[in-house]
Amino acid sequence: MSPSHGPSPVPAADIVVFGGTGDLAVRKLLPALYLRDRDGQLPPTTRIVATSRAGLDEDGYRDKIRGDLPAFVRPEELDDAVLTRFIARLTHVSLDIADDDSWPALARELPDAEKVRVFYLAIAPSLFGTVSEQLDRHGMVTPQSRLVLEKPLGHDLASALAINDAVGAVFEEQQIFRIDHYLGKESVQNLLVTRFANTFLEPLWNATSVDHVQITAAESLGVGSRGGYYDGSGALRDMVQNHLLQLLCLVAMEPPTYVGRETVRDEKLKVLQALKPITGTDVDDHVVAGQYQAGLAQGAAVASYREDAERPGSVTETFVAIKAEVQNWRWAGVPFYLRTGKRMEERCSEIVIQFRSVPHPMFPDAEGTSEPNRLVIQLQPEEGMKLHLTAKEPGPGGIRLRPVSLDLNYAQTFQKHSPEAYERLLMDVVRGNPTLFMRRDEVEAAWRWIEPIHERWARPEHAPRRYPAGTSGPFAATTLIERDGRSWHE
Ligand SMILES: NC(=O)C1=CN([C@@H]2O[C@H](COP(=O)(O)OP(=O)(O)OC[C@H]3O[C@@H](n4cnc5c(N)ncnc54)[C@H](OP(=O)(O)O)[C@@H]3O)[C@@H](O)[C@H]2O)C=CC1
Ligand SMILES: O=C1O[C@H](COP(=O)(O)O)[C@@H](O)[C@H](O)[C@H]1O
Repeated sequence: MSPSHGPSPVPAADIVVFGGTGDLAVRKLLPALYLRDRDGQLPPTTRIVATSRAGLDEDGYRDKIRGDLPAFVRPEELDDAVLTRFIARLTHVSLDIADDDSWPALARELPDAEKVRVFYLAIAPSLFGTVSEQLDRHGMVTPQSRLVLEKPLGHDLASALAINDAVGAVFEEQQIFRIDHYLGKESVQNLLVTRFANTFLEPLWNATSVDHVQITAAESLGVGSRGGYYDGSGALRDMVQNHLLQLLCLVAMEPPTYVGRETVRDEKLKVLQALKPITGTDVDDHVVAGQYQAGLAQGAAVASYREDAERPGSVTETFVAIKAEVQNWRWAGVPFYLRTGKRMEERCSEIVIQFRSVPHPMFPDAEGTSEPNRLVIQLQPEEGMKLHLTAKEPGPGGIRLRPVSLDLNYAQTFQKHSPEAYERLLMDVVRGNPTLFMRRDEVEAAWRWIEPIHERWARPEHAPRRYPAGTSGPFAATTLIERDGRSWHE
């Protein structure tokens, strides 16, 4: 496929949301679709068919969403006329995925076989295979159909393979869209633009100039009401296997011939395949697991993970720090430090490219020191980019070296809010553009790398290290990086 020029228009579609009454649909998917409608991106004949076992009729579901949706968009984004137009697109089919008899009602809602069909599975991954089979059995899969799979895609390599086989038996790979919502974040896409639409970074983007890379996704919240899911998952599966490894891939990948649907995914796969396996006792040296204890978060007392999740003896990790290595020419010897955790002192997601120190002190008589340059790509809570430099403090006396930064704040520079990740990703699904979605081989490669860490942690003596809520994680994570003579960017 050759490079295209500008995004293609969004065609009319029937968007079927399995799990249409669930948290994800109500909090993220429907608000994202509403916002796209508000911007005029949904053609008049686009319809949204929600399914769940709740015995709701069309009016009941419309009333529910009319009541729920305003809480999940900004007040200034609410427009009564648009909301009325959007609500009129909705319908609900009561459907028990396991019950063969309830499927014909869904088929009746999809009379136009030529229209784009999106089947969005906002349900547990254990149901993905059954849904695909039933859609096939009831004749709903057309060449214009796309299947969207939410994470987690399984809980290990074997279950991911089984899911991929089951959905792959019905849908072509190009029809399957595996969501990683981090890829829909504006600042993540801007990472690609910064790397590949500018010339100044590429000559420096390698082991000759880069000392190390840090990727952090810290959350101030705990597990909330998701303890049931989270306790079987943990931070390694929930955040590292997908979001953090995807960010690592975007930082480390080679420039593709152009940024296109398969070219980027081909390059990301090569990075995943070049990750040095962390196995056996190396896991103890390269990976730190933590679990939050009761503590103070933003000044308020908060419970421990075990209390939040109602799992008194749980050894599930809510924090992970990893020292990873990409074994290729570009990155040989450059550590990639990854870190994610819940109930950390603040919400902050960022990528830090730490460049090497100057090779020789050029200002022996100066006050202050020359700090190594650092590029910080901020994903959350603010989106932006900072380039840290050393500058001369103005003054007639001797030379004073001072750290300064060149700041780009997206909201201020572009005078507008970035769209939510799901807005972008949902429109890409309808357009049929898979560039920002994970391909089967990527997901499987990521599980292959993660699995030996879980194997090591399966030993009875393994337990995550405790850290008080509202802190930066267990002390061992600090040691992990400090023993290399480096420190976490705070
Ligand atoms: N919530 C989030 O922020 C995120 C969620 N995800 C993933 O998305 C998926 C959904 O999550 P979430 O919305 O939080 O889950 P919820 O439990 O809130 O919702 C699940 C939905 O699935 C429906 N459902 C469950 N079982 C069946 C069935 N047998 N037949 C038909 N419908 C069924 C439920 O309706 P009913 O019970 O009435 O049938 C409900 O609408 C999960 O895999 C989750 O891991 C991924 C990223 C973020
Ligand atoms: O996928 C997930 O991501 C969220 C964090 O997303 P963010 O966009 O707020 O950074 C995390 O809370 C959740 O546990 C995980 O499943």
